[in-house]
Amino acid sequence: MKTSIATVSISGNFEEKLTAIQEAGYDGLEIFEQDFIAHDAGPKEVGRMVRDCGLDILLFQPFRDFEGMPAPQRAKAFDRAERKFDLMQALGTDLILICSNVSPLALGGIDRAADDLAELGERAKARGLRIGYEALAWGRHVNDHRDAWEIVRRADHPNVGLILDSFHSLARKIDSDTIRAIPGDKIFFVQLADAPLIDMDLLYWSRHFRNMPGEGDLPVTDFMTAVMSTGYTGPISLEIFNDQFRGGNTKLIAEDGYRSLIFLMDTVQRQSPDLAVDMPPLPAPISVAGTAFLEFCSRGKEAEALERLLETLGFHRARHHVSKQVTLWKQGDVHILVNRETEGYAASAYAMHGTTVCDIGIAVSDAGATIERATRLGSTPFHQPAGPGELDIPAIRGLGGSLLHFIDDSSGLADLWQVDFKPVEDATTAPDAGLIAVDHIAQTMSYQDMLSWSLFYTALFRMKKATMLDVIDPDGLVRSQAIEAEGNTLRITLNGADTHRTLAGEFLADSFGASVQHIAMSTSDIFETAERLQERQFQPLPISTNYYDDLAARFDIDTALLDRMRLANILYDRDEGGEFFQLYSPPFANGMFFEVIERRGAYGGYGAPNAPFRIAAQKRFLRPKGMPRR
Ligand SMILES: O=C(O)c1ccc(O)c(O)c1
Ligand SMILES: [Mg+2]
Repeated sequence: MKTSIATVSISGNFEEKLTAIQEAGYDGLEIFEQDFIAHDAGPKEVGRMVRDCGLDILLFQPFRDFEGMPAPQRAKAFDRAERKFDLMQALGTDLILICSNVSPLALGGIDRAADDLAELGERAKARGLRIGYEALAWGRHVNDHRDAWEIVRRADHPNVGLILDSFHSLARKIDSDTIRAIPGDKIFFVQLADAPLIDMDLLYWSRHFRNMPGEGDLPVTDFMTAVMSTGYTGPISLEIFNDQFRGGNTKLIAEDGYRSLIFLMDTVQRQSPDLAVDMPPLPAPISVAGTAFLEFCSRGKEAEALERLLETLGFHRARHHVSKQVTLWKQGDVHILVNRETEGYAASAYAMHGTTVCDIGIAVSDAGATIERATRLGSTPFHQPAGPGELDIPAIRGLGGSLLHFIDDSSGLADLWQVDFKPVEDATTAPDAGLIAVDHIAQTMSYQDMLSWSLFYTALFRMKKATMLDVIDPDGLVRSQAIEAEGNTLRITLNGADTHRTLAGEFLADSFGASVQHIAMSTSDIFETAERLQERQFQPLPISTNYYDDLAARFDIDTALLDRMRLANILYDRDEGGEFFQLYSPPFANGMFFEVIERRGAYGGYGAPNAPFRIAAQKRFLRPKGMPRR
């Protein structure tokens, strides 16, 4: 199975695109004509450049407004096609995409179109070339792959085939099962794109909002499964018109695309084992057992302040690393490491971001399989030499340079705290505050990077996206996307910031792109926990009285309960499943914070309706009255 991407899908000049496509691992590419025209080397040289990168030009596109033209435009269209055939031969590619005619001059008529394609097919054949016909969703007379197929069928020429594009078919909600009746060898090429469900003009939607399979809401897996059922063995190619990608990081977008293709074909194969997908199998999506640890890199006064905050939150200093300046703080199932090393990965993360979460340990069913799946999906394994007798825990670099370690039971890695850590003499013994486990981890990123991260998690793990929510910061919008593992063993909220002025954006700027901004931990009784926190001089984030007055109006809440919430600065939410209580620590370091939550019943959210009030409170805390806003 050949993987491919259209040059239009990524940003940069031709060389930059080519390098990114090569490095991401694709087999070939589609040359989008504009990219070629804008480039300053001739077709022979471009062909050589591509082949020198070990890539094939699998398609040249698009050729517009060809079929069904009246005279004299018809003859002109054939002349134009011959010029493009010259170009293709110089480039060294044999397939051109002809998209359905959008011209007001187009006459329509299935047989007329079929005759035109047959005649062009004959001319292509004379040069050893092939033509593929694609129905644009907004084509004047042909805008459905079923009609395009009927035209190709009637053209009945070996050098004329069909090109399918998931966007055009799925945007029009055409049942993918209609593809199953097409012979696989008459499908010359398959283009793939997903898109978020937005109700808008098809052309505008297609040209600006396409994204990688798995990043949007269209049933691309069903589409691809139907394609594979025909016996299709040609390339699968991404054709993504997206404003954000056009201006995004070329390398990252190319990598996302590759990941999306492998993930898609793996899903197709898993759902339909009988289909012949020509791709070495990869380990199944990984089951997550939970968050094994969160590691902060820190130093000096900041490290002391962090540890003091952990103490007030009810953590106790439990163990020290056998050879490194790393302390384990523990409460319930929550393991937090404070790393003060001056060399190695944590030290460089500290140099880059200041006090930050530099490493996340994820408990998985099989750590080795996790690394293998991640690698196949395009991630890079990370390795830092372990000390003598220490465990060598498998890790990869997550996005943004952060680390993910994978811990499993089978390989003895679960003994980490026993093998790599020893008990401390100054262990604190005060009672804890009732925190049980990590409920969720909130990662902040630039809005542009959100799709990359959600694809990363959903491709590697058995994790699913929840609906995207808008969080209103007084100084801008932050978009929030939760990614949840089966059984909620791991929940990650991705928060995408557009401007530096939001709390999330400020954190990104101040920490130079750190990712984890807050950690939410669960308790089974938040009021009891709040009392214990108070005994430990924990300072909850103060919430405005107005908030509680509004709560009383919005929900039917017992006055005594409301008073307890007000006193303890606890926020409240409710959904069909149950109730939700939350309180926050004040911000520390570059704007990180902790959250304590109690879920009652099957509440499934994260308290998003409270976010504007929580953010306003955090901003008040960071900038007391009279201090200028940045
Ligand atoms: O938007 C377009 O014009 C366009 C061109 C070529 C394609 O393959 C396509 O899917 C869309
Ligand atoms: Mg297309």
